[in-house]
Amino acid sequence: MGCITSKNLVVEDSREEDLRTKLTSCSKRETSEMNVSRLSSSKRVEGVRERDKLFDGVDMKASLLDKNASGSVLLYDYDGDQNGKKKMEKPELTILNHPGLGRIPKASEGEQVVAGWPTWLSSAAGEAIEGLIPRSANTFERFFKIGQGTYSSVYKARDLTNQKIVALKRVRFDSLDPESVKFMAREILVLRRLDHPNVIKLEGLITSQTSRSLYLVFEYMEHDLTGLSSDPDIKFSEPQIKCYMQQLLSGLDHCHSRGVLHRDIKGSNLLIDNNGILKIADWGLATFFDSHHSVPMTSRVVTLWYRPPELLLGASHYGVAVDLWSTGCILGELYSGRPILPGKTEVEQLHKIFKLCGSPSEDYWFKLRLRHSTAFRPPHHYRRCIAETFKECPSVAVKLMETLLSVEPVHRRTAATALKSEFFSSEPLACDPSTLPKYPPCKEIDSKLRDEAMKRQQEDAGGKERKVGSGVRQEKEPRAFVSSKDNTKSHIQFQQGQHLSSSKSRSGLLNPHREPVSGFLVFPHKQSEDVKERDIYFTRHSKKPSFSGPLAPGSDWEVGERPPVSNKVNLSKIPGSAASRSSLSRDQKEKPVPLWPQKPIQDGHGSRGRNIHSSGPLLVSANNMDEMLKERDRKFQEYSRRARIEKSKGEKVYAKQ
Ligand SMILES: Nc1ncnc2c1ncn2[C@@H]1O[C@H](COP(=O)(O)OP(=O)(O)OP(=O)(O)O)[C@@H](O)[C@H]1O
Repeated sequence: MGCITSKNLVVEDSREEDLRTKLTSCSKRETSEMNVSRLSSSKRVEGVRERDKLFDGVDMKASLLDKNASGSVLLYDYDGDQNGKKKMEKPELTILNHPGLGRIPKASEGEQVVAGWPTWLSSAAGEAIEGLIPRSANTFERFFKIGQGTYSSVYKARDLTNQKIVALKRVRFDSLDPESVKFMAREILVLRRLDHPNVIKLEGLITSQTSRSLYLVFEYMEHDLTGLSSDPDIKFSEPQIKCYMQQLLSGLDHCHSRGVLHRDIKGSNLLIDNNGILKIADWGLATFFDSHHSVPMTSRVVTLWYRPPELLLGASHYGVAVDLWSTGCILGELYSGRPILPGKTEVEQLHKIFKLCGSPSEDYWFKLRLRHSTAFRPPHHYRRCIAETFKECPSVAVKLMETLLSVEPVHRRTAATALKSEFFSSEPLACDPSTLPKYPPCKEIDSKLRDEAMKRQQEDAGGKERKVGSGVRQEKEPRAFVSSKDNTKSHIQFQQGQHLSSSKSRSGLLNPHREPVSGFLVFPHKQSEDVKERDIYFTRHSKKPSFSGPLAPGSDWEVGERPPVSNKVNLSKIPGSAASRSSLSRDQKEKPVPLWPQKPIQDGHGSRGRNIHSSGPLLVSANNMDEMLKERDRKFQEYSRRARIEKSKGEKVYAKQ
């Protein structure tokens, strides 16, 4: 973080050593104006000790050191009022590494257990729950499943204390493995750090001393951007696109200014409520970052279609630019009605990027300094063709796209500069969210359930339908496309949404995964559930790694495309677009580029079949998260080495594309 330059400061780290180094490097004049303390009265004694250690040798008038709920150390201005401190409204942010997400002192651990937290949580990730009281499951009435993520199941529910409709996210982790618990708890820490109208709000946590599961309570959001934009009946207006983009960038600006990278910006993580308010959700891959990029991070993040080139090339020092790239992809998607860079493998993804954004300069490869990155250089030069590809879009939108989709990360600038761009200041202006149309439910899961309903209808029609002939059958056949929700799965959606009218049939259909959950009203207690969930978790994760995107050539990920949206940009111009392939069968679809080794590799976590190039953190046991991520990067380098061996073979295929 460098030296403290202002008394208005939040130091995003609780590690004493770092703090001491930073703080003692400040001039006495600066630090003497600071007041340092800890808020929590229960830890006052410890706070004094910590303060003394931190400010040893620094001449301070009075000090107030506050450690907030998420483990940050906050420095307050002393204004001599009766409380002796005043939190700065907009503290100047200086970011250090993230607090260790580790153990808290034994005494506090005990306090947390008394407060109702299970020991596996307070001992592995006490900082994440500091200052909170767990909610009891029986104060919620759980309805049905509304979302399914890689690491979670999400349910609609009612908070019986205030009758508010909420979303309960049951996070999947292994409560017996502290690393797994820490990994899960990072989402809680991040969410507690953020407070913005365009960031989903964590309203509470549900668990109990005896429980092995954890639910995150969120405000309920009716839609997601993928669901809306993939609905052929919905066409976004220019002011509407601006409105969503403005909200997305405002939310991002907030999280970046608080030292957080989201690292999985995509349409299905942008939730929208019935008032048109967009909120960035799914902070499971988010991390605290160092503004000087000095702390290495994993490059195995961001869903493939939204992943910037530097991450595809294995960069481990990166910053806000990764989220801005994904935002550029979203902007293109809002205009074109489909993902603009739908690669099936990392190699193909890079290729699509270079075809649209141009080959990087010599300087780029030099600056990247990644030993194996040259293996990914396109064999011939590509001209940048964003303007040409999106020529039907307003020029101000293209201009912003050009910035956000810069191959050079630094040229993407920041969310704050994007918000000041001509895109937002030129007519037509962004509309007010409240003026946006109210949509029927059209989340990804709604489309899945519509499919199931249709399938059942077809099955019921059975022989009769078959007799009618292929023409009728084809009309009913759903059109396949891949949702950007989760590139690891393909799913099918009707081209024409068929909304279920009867609430009875709807709830039945909307809850095909209804599982009993201990403690919740309506559902009886079932002891074996956690065990079952753990088994599912282990079965899943021992056979197949968790993905944040599809990576492995030769993996079992299948790709389809969204149906073409005729009233939007000329999609045939978009590199890699498959406007004409919206209803292709599996066999007709492009095969992944076989640049990578095809054989399964034993990677120390058991055989994972062909899915060796996993993306996103694995929930495996390791000494700590960093080690785990480093190990993954090491493996990636090993794969790169193998890739080079196969290079001659791969280059031929690459050149053919
Ligand atoms: N607050 C909410 N209100 C309504 N629906 C929600 C809410 N939060 C999540 N969902 C739904 O649940 C789905 C899964 O949630 P989320 O993306 O947070 O889980 P995840 O396991 O982290 O997913 P991923 O596989 O993308 O990492 C979302 O795509 C969304 O449709």
